[in-house]
Amino acid sequence: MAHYVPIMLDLQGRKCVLVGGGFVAERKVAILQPAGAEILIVSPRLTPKLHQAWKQGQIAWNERCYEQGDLHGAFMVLAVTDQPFVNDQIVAEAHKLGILVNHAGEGARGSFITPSSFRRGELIVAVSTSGAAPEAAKRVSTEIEEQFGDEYEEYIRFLSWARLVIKKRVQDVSRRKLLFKKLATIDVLKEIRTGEFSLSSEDELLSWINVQQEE
Ligand SMILES: C[C@@]1(CC(=O)O)C2=NC(=C\c3[nH]c(c(CCC(=O)O)c3CC(=O)O)Cc3[nH]c(c(CC(=O)O)c3CCC(=O)O)/C=C3\N/C(=C\2)[C@@H](CCC(=O)O)[C@]3(C)CC(=O)O)/[C@H]1CCC(=O)O
Ligand SMILES: NC(=O)c1ccc[n+]([C@@H]2O[C@H](COP(=O)([O-])OP(=O)(O)OC[C@H]3O[C@@H](n4cnc5c(N)ncnc54)[C@H](O)[C@@H]3O)[C@@H](O)[C@H]2O)c1
Repeated sequence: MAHYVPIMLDLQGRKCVLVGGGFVAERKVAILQPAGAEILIVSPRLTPKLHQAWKQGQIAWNERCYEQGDLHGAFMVLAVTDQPFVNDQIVAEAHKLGILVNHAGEGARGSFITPSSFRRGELIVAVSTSGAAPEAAKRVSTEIEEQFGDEYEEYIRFLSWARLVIKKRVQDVSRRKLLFKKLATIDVLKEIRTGEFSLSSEDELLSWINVQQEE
């Protein structure tokens, strides 16, 4: 089994070609579309949802079977037909062109696999079993998801803003590090959950920083 390395991809404006327009393609499009990817599907058929997305101009569609040359200009390719031999051909072409490729029928043949994931704003949790047991990846991800409520979206937004304020106002690097550490330990989650979170202005945050500095 491959020793997979997790990375986070920015697909904004990047061309992603899916060969095959079935249910697996539909699931992958649901992940790629919100990321701003430029999506092209090559497939003689589309699911009703994908067909609607095409009609609304959200994705491009070549209504035919895969042909050599379809992958030119792609940043990423997903071989998601139900024909193993065709998926193998797509992977071979992508490898030749040096393009990232996912093989839906046999993950190990491609250069990447897709984890099960969920989001809370900027927080992304991704779970993979390295292809060993996709359904287990989904189950573990669901179990983790139950522990991370919507308050995490606001919590991460708060941390991001507080870091910016600290960077702007505190020039001493070791002092900054200490404040970042302290920031990570204050339990605002409980207050966010109960709607009592009030540290919302820069001034309020700065006075909190000052209190920390006095210690
Ligand atoms: C996590 C998730 C993400 C996603 O796809 O977006 C994902 N599979 C999901 C679900 C799922 N997959 C399958 C079923 C049963 C459906 C059924 O009954 O047929 C269900 C359940 C369902 O659909 O609900 C069957 C299946 N999957 C693969 C094979 C081939 C093989 O085993 O080699 C077969 C047998 C096909 C067959 O033999 O026909 C292969 C892959 N599936 C992967 C990812 C990659 C490894 C991930 C990892 O282990 O880390 C990898 C290697 C390639 C890839 O796709 O990248 C997504 C959960 C989404 C979520 O979280 O909601
Ligand atoms: N990765 C996963 O999570 C996962 C889950 C289930 C199944 N699978 C695998 O993925 C494959 C696809 O699953 P699905 O449920 O989307 O199947 P599906 O039957 O819903 O869709 C297959 C699509 O491929 C298209 N197609 C067939 N031949 C083609 C060709 N030569 N060129 C272009 N398009 C072509 C069909 O028109 C159809 O749109 C399965 O055969 C299975 O091996 C993977």
